[in-house]
Amino acid sequence: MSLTREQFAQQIVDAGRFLYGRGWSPATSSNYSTRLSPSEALLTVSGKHKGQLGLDDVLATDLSGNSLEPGKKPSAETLLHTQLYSWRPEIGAVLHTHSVNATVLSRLTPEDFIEFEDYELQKAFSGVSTHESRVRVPIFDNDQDIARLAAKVQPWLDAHPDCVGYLIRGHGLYTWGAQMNDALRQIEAFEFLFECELKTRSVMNRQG
Ligand SMILES: CSCCC(=O)C(=O)COP(=O)(O)O
Ligand SMILES: [Zn+2]
Repeated sequence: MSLTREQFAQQIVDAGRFLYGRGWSPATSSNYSTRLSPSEALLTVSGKHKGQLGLDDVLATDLSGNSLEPGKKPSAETLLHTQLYSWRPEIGAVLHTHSVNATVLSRLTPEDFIEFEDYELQKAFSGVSTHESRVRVPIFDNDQDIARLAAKVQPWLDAHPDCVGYLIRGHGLYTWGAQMNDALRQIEAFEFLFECELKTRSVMNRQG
């Protein structure tokens, strides 16, 4: 049974409180969405403090990123959400966060990806059933032109149907799930793994 619009909005409000509380969505950064129907998404309004969202701080868009609610300003990154709903019909929620670790790790990595291997927590990602796997997370250079950025993300998604998330360098993380709880679980897994990677690199650098 599908949720009502108000219940979806409440999921977004609750996600904001949780992610702000963990320090992963400081100030007005980040944006969140849920799928409302096969052809519509419910997204955060642009510029809102994500720890203080109200039920009215969301708006419906079509999957081309067009607002269906004149008078409300859609997130600047709407297209990065709607492209994911268009890419995979089973995606029901998308979360974008701005944690310190995602920002630092993406800036420290000269390659255009990071890879997790041999971590038990990889199994928190949808479709991953063993630590004996490699989870590759692409890093796209930041771009204020979101349509141009989305056009760079799309070929990666098309070539990697098992992708569980991506980083934008110096900016943040995008991940998703069948439902809001799945997307939240993936955010937690990513944040754990980002911290492990940074700590490992720090120790290895000190060892020379
Ligand atoms: C202050 S963060 C800059 C914009 C951004 O990256 C973000 O995630 C929030 O943008 P929105 O338009 O969704 O508020
Ligand atoms: Zn952002």
